[in-house]
Amino acid sequence: MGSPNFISQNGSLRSNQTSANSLFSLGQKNYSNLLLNKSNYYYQNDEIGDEQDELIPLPETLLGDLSIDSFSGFSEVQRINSGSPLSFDTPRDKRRRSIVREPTGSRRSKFIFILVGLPAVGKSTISAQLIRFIQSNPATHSLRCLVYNAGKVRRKMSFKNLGKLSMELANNSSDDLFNPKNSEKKEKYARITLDKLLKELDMDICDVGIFDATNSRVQRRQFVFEEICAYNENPESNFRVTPMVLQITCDDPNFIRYNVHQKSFNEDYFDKPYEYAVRDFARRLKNYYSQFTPFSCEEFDSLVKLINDRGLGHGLFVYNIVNTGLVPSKHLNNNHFPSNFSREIVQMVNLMESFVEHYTRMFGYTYIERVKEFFNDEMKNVEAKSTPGGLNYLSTLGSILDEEYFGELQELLRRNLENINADL
Ligand SMILES: Nc1ncnc2c1ncn2[C@@H]1O[C@H](COP(=O)(O)OP(=O)(O)OP(=O)(O)O)[C@@H](O)[C@H]1O
Ligand SMILES: O=P(O)(O)OC[C@H]1O[C@](O)(CO)[C@@H](O)[C@@H]1O
Repeated sequence: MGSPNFISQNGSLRSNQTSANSLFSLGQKNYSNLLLNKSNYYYQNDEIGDEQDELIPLPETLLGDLSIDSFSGFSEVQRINSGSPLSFDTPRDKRRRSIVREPTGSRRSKFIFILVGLPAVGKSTISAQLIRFIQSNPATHSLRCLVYNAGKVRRKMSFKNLGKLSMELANNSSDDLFNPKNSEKKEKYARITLDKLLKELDMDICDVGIFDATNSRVQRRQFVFEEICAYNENPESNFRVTPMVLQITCDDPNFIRYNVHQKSFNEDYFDKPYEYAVRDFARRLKNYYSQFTPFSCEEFDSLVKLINDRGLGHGLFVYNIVNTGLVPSKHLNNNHFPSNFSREIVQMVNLMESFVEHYTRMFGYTYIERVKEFFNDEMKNVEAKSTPGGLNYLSTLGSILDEEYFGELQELLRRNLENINADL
């Protein structure tokens, strides 16, 4: 087999992006932690991968500085909810706390994180890291955080039981859940997931619910915000939910190749051959690129208007992590504070600003190292013509996710955005 075409003559990794190329010049260290036996890998890792269990110490300097007083923009903080179930300063208690209903305006705060991002950009991984960050911080350590993953709901509800759970092969476009023609099926799983999240939040099972789905279309996000507004409007609701959008972007081809490689071992593909899995995921990505609309400032403004028009008085906060935090995205973050914002909201905003600002230092570099190691090790295997298990990952990745493929993705995205703009 020839060299994968993203490896140039001098051995550095080529990419049609420039921003992160330097990251991928082949380094000195070479040790692969990748298990090559697919079934072992499946049983030892869940969808989130191994990130969840790996305890990278968070830098001390980043912790403990999230008090209200350190939040310079807001000296006149209105403290409501003194006995909040969020318990920002009481020991963690996983038991259900008693619910005391209060007038709508002074209901206790809870948070929903709405993730936005194409498949395999790191949403589930970053959710797990965010939870660790929240729970490592003295001000927020007692918050009970849960991830509600639409992919897991889909798998539970749609897989054929063949001894183990197994994804059906999509033989034509009508079988393919990710084909835009079949979007209604996917919407159903998302609705069930969001419904569970809102119910459990209201039952005080968690304080922070992370809605882990691509939420890649404006219509979907409108639906999610409608549901949150309806929850906040409902006099029967026990809490007031503050929505926070966390948009994850990854457009570096080598990050994408690595992430797709990792995805090829997840629950969707554990019983499928490697090449099949990569091809299938590549097709899934094309389907998503043809419908994806990033969360924009205009969307933020229209949601704030919706909140204000309905007299809801809850906030909206938007954060971005681009290419594992390597691309500064501060200017993309956006805050809309409600007229009566609680101490909990200020602390969460403070914490999120810290999380996105220091993301690369806390988590991103470890990931970058891992990506480099993967390519280094695989390059060595290609050169030594010794590929463990007979699999040559690089040539498979390089031939399917080649430069032409990335060009097509960009074109699909461009055309979709053009159509959307034309419709406006
Ligand atoms: N920031 C990151 N830190 C560490 N690993 C990452 C990161 N981003 C992506 N990865 C790697 O990429 C793989 C895919 O990431 P992940 O499953 O989190 O993506 P996702 O956006 O949730 O995907 P999907 O939408 O398909 O569920 C992970 O298994 C992990 O190995
Ligand atoms: O319905 P959405 O927003 O596309 O998100 C859910 C889907 O995203 C994915 O995570 C994409 O890989 C699937 O596992 C899941 O079915």
